[in-house]
Amino acid sequence: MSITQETLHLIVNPVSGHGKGAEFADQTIVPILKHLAIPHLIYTTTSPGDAGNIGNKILSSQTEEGGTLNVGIVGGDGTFHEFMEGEGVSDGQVRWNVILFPLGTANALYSSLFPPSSTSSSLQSYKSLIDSLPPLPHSEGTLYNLLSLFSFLTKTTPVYLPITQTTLSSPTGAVEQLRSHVVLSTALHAAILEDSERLRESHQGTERFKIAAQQNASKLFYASVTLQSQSSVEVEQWDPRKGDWVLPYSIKNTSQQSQTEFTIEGPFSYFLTTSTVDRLEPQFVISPLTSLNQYENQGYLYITIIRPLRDRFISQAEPEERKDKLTKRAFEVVGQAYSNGNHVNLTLSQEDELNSFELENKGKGEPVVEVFRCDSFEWIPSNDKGKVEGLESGNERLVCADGALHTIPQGGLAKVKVEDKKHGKGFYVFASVDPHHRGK
Ligand SMILES: Nc1ncnc2c1ncn2[C@@H]1O[C@H](COP(=O)(O)OP(=O)(O)OP(=O)(O)O)[C@@H](O)[C@H]1O
Repeated sequence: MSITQETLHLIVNPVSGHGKGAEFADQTIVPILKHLAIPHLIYTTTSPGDAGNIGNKILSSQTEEGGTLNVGIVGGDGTFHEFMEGEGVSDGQVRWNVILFPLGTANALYSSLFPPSSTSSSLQSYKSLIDSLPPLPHSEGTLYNLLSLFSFLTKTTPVYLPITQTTLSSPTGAVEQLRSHVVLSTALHAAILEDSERLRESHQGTERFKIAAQQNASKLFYASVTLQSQSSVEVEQWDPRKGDWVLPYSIKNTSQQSQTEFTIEGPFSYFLTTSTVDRLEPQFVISPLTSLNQYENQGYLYITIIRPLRDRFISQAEPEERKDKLTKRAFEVVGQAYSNGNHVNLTLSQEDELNSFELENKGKGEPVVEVFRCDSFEWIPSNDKGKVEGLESGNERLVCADGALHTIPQGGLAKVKVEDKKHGKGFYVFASVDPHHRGK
């Protein structure tokens, strides 16, 4: 078959998720493409990293220099990540129009673009298209997996996917460049990932994540963070009481701030940033304000922070009680991400005669979770760790980029930014008409 601009290149990972990618491509996707006479080619990944090689191959097959390539990813977030890491795939020469098929495990990007709660209404809007297709296994699960394809078939404008770029530096210069399309984290999130890998052999299933969370929830991570704005976007903080983005208001322990640079002193418990997703799993909405419809600018980094010493439940506790109290609080707060991201609405109690320090929902106090957006920041691990009696410190040099762990060199830092948007080039994904845009 000759390759044209219309050819849909399907990259199929046969082992992701429950290993059903190849079957799904054969039995569900291909019959639809054939029925609609859409030219397509199928590439099956044969090893870790192969999606990137396939991306290169597709790139070198393009007929028009600097054109648009249509690619379908049948797999999970890891498959997309490896595709994106292919030599040349990310360097902005072409525009990739991406159709996602969520055949992975977490499917963070897909479930952010198509929140499971809106499946029925999305399917309703594609009813006439679905009725025109060959007989499919019309279960809601199958149809849910086809929503990005339906978006492509109905010629919906795909949304730009801002990629996060991270540079790890030592005191003498840059040592490692990372690209992530889902998440970049440090502190608790990275520590859980590291420990859960260690526990993989001894503990099956999701049990190891729970154990790793228990092991790290009471740790403090010492660093300072400088939030910056390098392009036209401003550094802003979400105020759940106003339901709006405002100038940063909860950073108090720092000296002079300019409008374009704000320094946040740790210690931190939780620190996670994303430019694309509102959730890491279908129900774990950790960054509910993430919005993808940035028509004007290149996108934001949305940053979710917990600094436990802002919370008097922790800071005023007796040293011997602090560990248990911080663990309890961390689970209480982060657990609210499962309630449609309600953790960002929790506020610290202001006056508390009983000293119970219960959290309130959109109360008068400051939010316990600080949410910022900007276009770049630096995470600078502190060498001179302050000590808080009763609380251990974790490895503040550990960084997680889309699930892979990296270490900032001693004395170094991580510089994180949204990749520059090259006009009309880069990654565009077929999403629902209005993907998560709650945060305006
Ligand atoms: N033929 C293959 N054999 C073994 N591993 C493969 C093969 N093809 C791809 N892989 C590896 O499979 C891994 C898992 O894929 P992926 O991350 O898409 O699925 P997942 O982990 O189930 O889902 P998610 O990332 O959404 O949680 C990839 O990171 C890739 O390295």
